[in-house]
Amino acid sequence: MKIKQVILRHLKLDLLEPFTTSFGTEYDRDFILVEAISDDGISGWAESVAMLDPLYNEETLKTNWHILEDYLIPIILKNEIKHPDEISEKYFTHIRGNYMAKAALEGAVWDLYAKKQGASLSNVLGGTKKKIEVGVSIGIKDSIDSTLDIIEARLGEGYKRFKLKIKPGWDVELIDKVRKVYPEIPLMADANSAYTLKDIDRLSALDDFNLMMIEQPLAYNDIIDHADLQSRLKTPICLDESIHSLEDARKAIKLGSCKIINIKIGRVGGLTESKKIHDLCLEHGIPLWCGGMLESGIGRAHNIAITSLPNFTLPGDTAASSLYWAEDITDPEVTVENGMISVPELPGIGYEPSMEKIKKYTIHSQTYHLSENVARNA
Ligand SMILES: O=C(O)CCC(=O)C1=CC=C[C@@H](O)[C@@H]1C(=O)O
Ligand SMILES: [Mg+2]
Repeated sequence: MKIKQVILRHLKLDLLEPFTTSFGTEYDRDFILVEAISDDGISGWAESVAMLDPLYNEETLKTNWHILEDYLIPIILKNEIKHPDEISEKYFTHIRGNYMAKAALEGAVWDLYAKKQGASLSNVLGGTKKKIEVGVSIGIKDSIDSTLDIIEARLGEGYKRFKLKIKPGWDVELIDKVRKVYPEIPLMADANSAYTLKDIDRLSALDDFNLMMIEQPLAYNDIIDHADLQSRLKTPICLDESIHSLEDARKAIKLGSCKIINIKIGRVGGLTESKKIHDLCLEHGIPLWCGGMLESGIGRAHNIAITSLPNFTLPGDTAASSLYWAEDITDPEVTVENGMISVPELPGIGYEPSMEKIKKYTIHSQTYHLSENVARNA
């Protein structure tokens, strides 16, 4: 597969509702949309999930643009790609970190590869499900009543699990009140690293609410203290920010740092690495689900495809586009029927980019061809 052109577009979408976590509030979403075009004119699409500011991890939209422009795109333009696996296994191995930048370009090539095979992205990844169960992620709100209202609305729409963002002071009372109203619903909490082992009493108090899991309670780069904490809690710990690779997952499983892993394609460097983590976790009885990064329909399409693999046994964050955006940039938008999404069977990601909407929300774009100086960089 020869890629003749890559187009990077900086898009900005306004969130319908501010999204607050323990580390900040997002009011809109700036992201890089990647289009990889083959020499026979087929386009593959993906998006970078890096945020404007280095709050979730160390990557940002600007660092991603630099790494894509100066390192990753020249490599892809210069080489004949026989299979997308080669990208993370051969072509990007000498570039350290920058997982979200790598995943954004690798994902576009995976979409292109699937289209050229005439197969869905789910199919070429080894997906087995025709429908996936999805949950919803609810940010920190101004009152517990607001949270209860959102849960009631999403329950009515059939969502299969409820993730509440927590932080010290917005945790035990919140979960207690939600459990009093909804004693049985599948409920989990995501702390985004807001606690330390000094908060053991507060975290132990969460242990009595029959939560599905507590996600990333401790430091974003820790697996040691998480192992200590997991040994003291009956509630499964789920790791998100701490897992950047197959190696991280192997070590976390070996140490007993978690009993569940949230896979985010961007955080682990792409679909090939996601598949490898999936297979390792299947082997060790560690269930997976697919986390969200406030993606547009393009990123959601990739999340749907990876979630169709068999060990994604827990509902993820891939809720309907209409919960996030006044309008999404794909046709159709991602819709959820009774908490389920049908896995597209069309070639590639199965959601058509809307060029009219992409143009409407594009702030800046740059097209990259193989030129003399690009070849030198690769
Ligand atoms: O996309 C969704 O609905 C989930 C959003 C979400 O929970 C997150 C988005 C971005 C970074 C984090 O704050 C957080 C997460 O930890 O998953
Ligand atoms: Mg998380």
